[in-house]
Amino acid sequence: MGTPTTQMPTAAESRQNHAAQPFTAAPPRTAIEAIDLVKDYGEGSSVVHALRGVNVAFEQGRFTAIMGPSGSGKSTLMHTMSGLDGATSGRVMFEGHDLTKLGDKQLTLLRRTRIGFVFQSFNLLPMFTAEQNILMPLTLAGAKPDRQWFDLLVRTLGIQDRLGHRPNELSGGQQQRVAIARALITKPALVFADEPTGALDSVSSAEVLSFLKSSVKELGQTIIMVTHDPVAASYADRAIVFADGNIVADVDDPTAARMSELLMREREQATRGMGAVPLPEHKAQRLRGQA
Ligand SMILES: Nc1ncnc2c1ncn2[C@@H]1O[C@H](COP(=O)(O)OP(=O)(O)OP(=O)(O)O)[C@@H](O)[C@H]1O
Repeated sequence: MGTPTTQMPTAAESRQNHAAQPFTAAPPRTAIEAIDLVKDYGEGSSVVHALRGVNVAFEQGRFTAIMGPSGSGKSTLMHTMSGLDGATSGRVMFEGHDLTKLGDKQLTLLRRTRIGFVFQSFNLLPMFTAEQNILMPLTLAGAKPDRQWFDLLVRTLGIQDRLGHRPNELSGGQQQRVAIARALITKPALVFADEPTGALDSVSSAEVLSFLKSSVKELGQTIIMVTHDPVAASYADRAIVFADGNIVADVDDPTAARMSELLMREREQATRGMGAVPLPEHKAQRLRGQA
C-alpha cells in the first residue's frame, strides 16, 4: 500500500472529481414570469392602477397561492398573465413568448393547449357526463385523448366511479374535481385557479385542495391559485400577498396563521385608505379612540 497523498489535486483532477460528484437538484425552472407589469383601467382622473409594475416568477412544479384584500389586483394579475386581458406596459414571459405581444388567435391557441383554468363556479357543461366534460378541450381541438393520462388523472382525483354522471348528479366537490381533471387533460404547462374552493363547504374544500396539491406533487403540475382563504393558501408551497397593485409579501411554506396575520394587516391598511403604508402611531391611536 502506498502512502496516502496529501497533495492538492491538479486543476484537471479537480474538474474530474467535480464531474464525478453526485447529481444535485437543478434549480427550479420558471413556468411564467411577469416583468414590470402595469395594468391601468380607465384614464385621466378616473384611472385605476390595478398593477403597479409587478415583478414575479412562478416556478415549474410548484403550487403558489395569491392572496390580498378585495381590489388589490389578484384577478388582474391572473387575467393579464394568462393573456385574457391586455397589459398597459411590461412583459409576460411564457415558454419563450412575450404574451403581451401575441395576437388574439395565438393567445387563444396557447390558452387552449398550454394553460388550464379552474373557476369558482366549476363551469361544467350540464348536458354532458363527467367524462365528456373532462375530454371537452380535446374534443374541441379534435385531438385524441391519452388514455393513460386520463386514467391517472381520474384516479388521482378519485372520480373514476363518477365518470358516467352529469354535473347535477355530483356534489360540489366532485364537480370541482371534474373541472380540475378537465383543466389538466391537455397537460398544460400551468393552471390558473381562481377561488377554486370559494363555492365549497370546508370538507369539499379540503378534498379539492388536497387534489390540487397532489397534482403538483405527483403529476408535476404548476398551479397558481387566487384565494381569500388562509387555510387554502396553507396547502400551497408559496404564497404571495398583494396590496394596492403591488406584491407586499412572498412566503415559502405558508401556514394559515401566518397568512391570516399578513392579510389582516393588509386589510386594516386598505380600510384606512393608506395602501401598504402604515399609519403613524398618533393617527392610529386617534382611530382607536385612544387620543
Ligand atoms: N374592468 C375593469 N374596469 C375598471 N376597473 C377595474 C376592472 N377590473 C378591475 N378593476 C379595478 O382594478 C382593481 C383591482 O381589481 P381586481 O379584480 O384585480 O382585484 P382582486 O384583488 O382580484 O379583488 P377581489 O378579491 O375582490 O376579486 C380594483 O380597484 C378594481 O375595481
